Amino acid sequence: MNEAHLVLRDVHRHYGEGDKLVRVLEAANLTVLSGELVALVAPSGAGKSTLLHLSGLLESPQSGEIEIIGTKTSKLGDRGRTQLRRSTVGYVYQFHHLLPEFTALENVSMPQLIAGKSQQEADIRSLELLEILGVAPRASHRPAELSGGEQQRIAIARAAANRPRVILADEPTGNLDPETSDLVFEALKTLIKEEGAAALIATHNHDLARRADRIVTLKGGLVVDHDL
Ligand SMILES: Nc1ncnc2c1ncn2[C@@H]1O[C@H](COP(=O)(O)OP(=O)(O)OP(=O)(O)O)[C@@H](O)[C@H]1O
Repeated sequence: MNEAHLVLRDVHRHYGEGDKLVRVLEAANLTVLSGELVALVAPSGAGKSTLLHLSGLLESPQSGEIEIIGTKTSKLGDRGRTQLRRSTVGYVYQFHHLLPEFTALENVSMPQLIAGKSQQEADIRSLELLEILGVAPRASHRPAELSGGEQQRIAIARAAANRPRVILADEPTGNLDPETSDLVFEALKTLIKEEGAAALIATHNHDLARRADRIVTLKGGLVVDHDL
């Protein structure tokens, strides 16, 4: 049975107060299972980034519980949250943020070396990921020598390097043309299935969202299932 890797329970998040109060999430509930890819599609300003930041423990809710691989995070202090985030969450952004002076392989190995792996172990894992994502022939290229779709697949490999159980992506194909977006999304999907991570992907691209296992949206501060 697939386990719930990411669970949000009655999560409430607002910003500001008084006449500047912005209610973003009110009793938001969401469960993402191991090996499941959930697309989050909602209008600009609806709270997609907020939901991702909360899920990635970069922000805290005012109330409610966020559980990552069974660990309740509401009682954790800053250190506990940081530790849990580093060991369980991988983040993919719209811009790849790869280090320009390092090769694709080195970019993917770097977070593993920081986590204490040997160079050899890290490089084996990096090559495995580049293979899954279809960019192994680009291992020794620097980011400037890669296409946009290749750069983004390397960024996905880097996010997955330390085997996170939860992968969060904010518009990961936002900068790519439709054909390349398809390629990158499919590569991400293959990775999620192979590694059994749980993925929550915010996207404006309806065609891509339809390829996810499930689509959710934000309405009145709630997470609701969505058919496109
Ligand atoms: N730090 C903050 N302080 C005050 N308001 C905030 C803050 N962060 C977000 N907001 C507000 O919360 C709402 C949700 O923002 P969020 O960035 O989550 O939306 P989004 O759906 O990701 O939008 P987009 O698609 O445009 O990126 C917006 O109205 C935004 O102005």
